[in-house]
Amino acid sequence: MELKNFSLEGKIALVTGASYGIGFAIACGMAKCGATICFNDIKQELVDKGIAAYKEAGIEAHGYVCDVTDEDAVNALVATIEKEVGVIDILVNNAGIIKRIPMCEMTAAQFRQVIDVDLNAPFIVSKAVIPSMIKKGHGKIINICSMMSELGRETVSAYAAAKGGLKMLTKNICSEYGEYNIQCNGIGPGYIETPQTAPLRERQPDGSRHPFDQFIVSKTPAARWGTTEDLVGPAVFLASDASDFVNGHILYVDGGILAYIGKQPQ
Ligand SMILES: NC(=O)C1=CN([C@@H]2O[C@H](COP(=O)(O)OP(=O)(O)OC[C@H]3O[C@@H](n4cnc5c(N)ncnc54)[C@H](O)[C@@H]3O)[C@@H](O)[C@H]2O)C=CC1
Ligand SMILES: O=C(O)C(=O)C[C@H](O)C(=O)CO
Repeated sequence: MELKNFSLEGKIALVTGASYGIGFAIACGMAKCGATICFNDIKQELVDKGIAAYKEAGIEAHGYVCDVTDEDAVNALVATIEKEVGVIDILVNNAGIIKRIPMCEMTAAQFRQVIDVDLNAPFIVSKAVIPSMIKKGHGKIINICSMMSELGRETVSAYAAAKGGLKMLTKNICSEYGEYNIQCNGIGPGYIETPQTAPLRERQPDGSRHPFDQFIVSKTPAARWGTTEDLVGPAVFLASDASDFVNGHILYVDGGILAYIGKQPQ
């Protein structure tokens, strides 16, 4: 028996919203395993910063400005990548936003904006890459889900609705396109240190830790926040031939939060 390989040599990956944060770390990990990296972000300034950061890491990434909620722009992006770089083998739907607003104070427009970036966009980008994956005979789609694909909490109704929906979109892409050798899986990161979660870790005026920061550490059996590096191995696995029979699965990389009932009061 031959061990299926974790190498991404010869593969072309598109990671959305990957100038920094989780997307950047995943893209760097994939590049180290041999993949050619394409990424997009919403502004030229971010793309330029991203290209410089990849360069510093020794990676020649192809960066593009594209808003993932704009279907015409996404279709043009995928056509450009196919022409300039080649057919995309691996798509990581990473771009995302959060709005922390109590539900009854949130406007419908704010709710829609979150759904648009976190749920509609993965549909739009996946739809744009799947036809060429079918022609090529294989493809990997990784959707960056969340703890909020399973759990709710105060103030994140739109985000939880979107990430719960993304979990089901993942299972549905697997159901519709598995027969074409396309695997669509999700990664559900726990609480990870990135700009998105920075407000939850801000020091208090007296220098003490943010109560949410302490709450997360107490809820996580690993007793720490995750780092973007924690997500790299799982992403490489789901992008590689080693996961060819893994489909429609959400891999939670959460230090054990979902397994844990929480510390009993002392
Ligand atoms: N940080 C965390 O604890 C967790 C994050 N996630 C998810 O992981 C993904 C990445 O998160 P982070 O790196 O923490 O976020 P971040 O806020 O640090 O980075 C998000 C990236 O997406 C880009 N982006 C936002 N809207 C876009 C649009 N319309 N078009 C193109 N690019 C756009 C941003 O410019 C940025 O580069 C998101 O989907 C997030 O919901 C999931 C679970 C935990
Ligand atoms: O609860 C919040 O506030 C968050 O920022 C949620 C995290 O980004 C997340 O997705 C945890 O999985």
